[in-house]
Amino acid sequence: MLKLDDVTKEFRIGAFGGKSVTAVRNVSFDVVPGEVVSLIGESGSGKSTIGRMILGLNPITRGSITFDGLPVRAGKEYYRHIQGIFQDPFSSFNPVFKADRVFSMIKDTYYPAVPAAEWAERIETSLRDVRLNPGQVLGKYPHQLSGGQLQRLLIARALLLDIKLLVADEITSMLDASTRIDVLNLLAELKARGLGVLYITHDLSLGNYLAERTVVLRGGSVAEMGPTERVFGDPLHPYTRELLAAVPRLHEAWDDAPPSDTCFYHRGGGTGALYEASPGHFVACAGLSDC
Ligand SMILES: Nc1ncnc2c1ncn2[C@@H]1O[C@H](COP(=O)(O)OP(=O)(O)OP(=O)(O)O)[C@@H](O)[C@H]1O
Repeated sequence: MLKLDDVTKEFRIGAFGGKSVTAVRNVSFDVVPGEVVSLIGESGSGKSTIGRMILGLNPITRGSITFDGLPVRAGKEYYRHIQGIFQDPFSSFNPVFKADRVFSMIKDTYYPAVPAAEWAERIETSLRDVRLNPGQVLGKYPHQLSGGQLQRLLIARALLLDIKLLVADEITSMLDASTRIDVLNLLAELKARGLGVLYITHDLSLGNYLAERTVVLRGGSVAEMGPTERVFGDPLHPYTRELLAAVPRLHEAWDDAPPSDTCFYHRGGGTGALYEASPGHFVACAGLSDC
């Protein structure tokens, strides 16, 4: 369904764009229907940039991203199948419009011919699917709704489309613990119905809760990826081990001082090539002193 192939993103920076920063480097992974893949890494590791490239919000510098075999193409038909939801639900709503406006915009853009009564029924179904009571949310302004209700509204809006992939970027980080679990359980239900989810988070425990597969990013490159139980249960890259051992320190920079063990996974002159340690479980050269 979604496939990233050797994707690199460079941003031009500096007064005249004369310098560049590589935010994402040679990243490849896929997401299949009915699967949650979590993209984990500390702040600045390139997670959101990957999400934005998938959503067509940032152009790709090199490599390719395809969805059902076709390249990313920002536009109406693409967004019928792929939707993004972000950390701050309040920023996704215009404060002067009532919440139901998000649904009327979907109708105007995608379903202008659907009769009003049928549309109202579809909205009701999608709200009930995300466990929202239509009477309690429609007709309200964003500031009259909680962050959890707004995130659910955005998911309900996505469900009105023929959505196949949800890019969820830190969607629970502004929610309290119980609402967070509710939203995660909702994603798990959607997954069971065949939706693919790219779950972007810096929180390892949340990724572990949901995802079949985990991709660990470090400095824009994949450090390790594979089935979640193997990445969490048998982490191979020192960075993954560091993350798992230091969950409360996730936002601190990783200590680049090489550990004393040797880099077993060095391949191809430290080019970032991944070594398949066991079926589906990949690990990068750790960049240790003997590489
Ligand atoms: N528009 C931009 N112009 C220049 N550099 C950028 C731009 N967007 C992101 N970057 C840089 O790219 C790198 C990756 O940023 P990104 O936002 O993808 O990280 P992240 O892992 O999502 O971080 P966080 O968890 O803090 O959101 C960072 O070094 C960031 O400063």
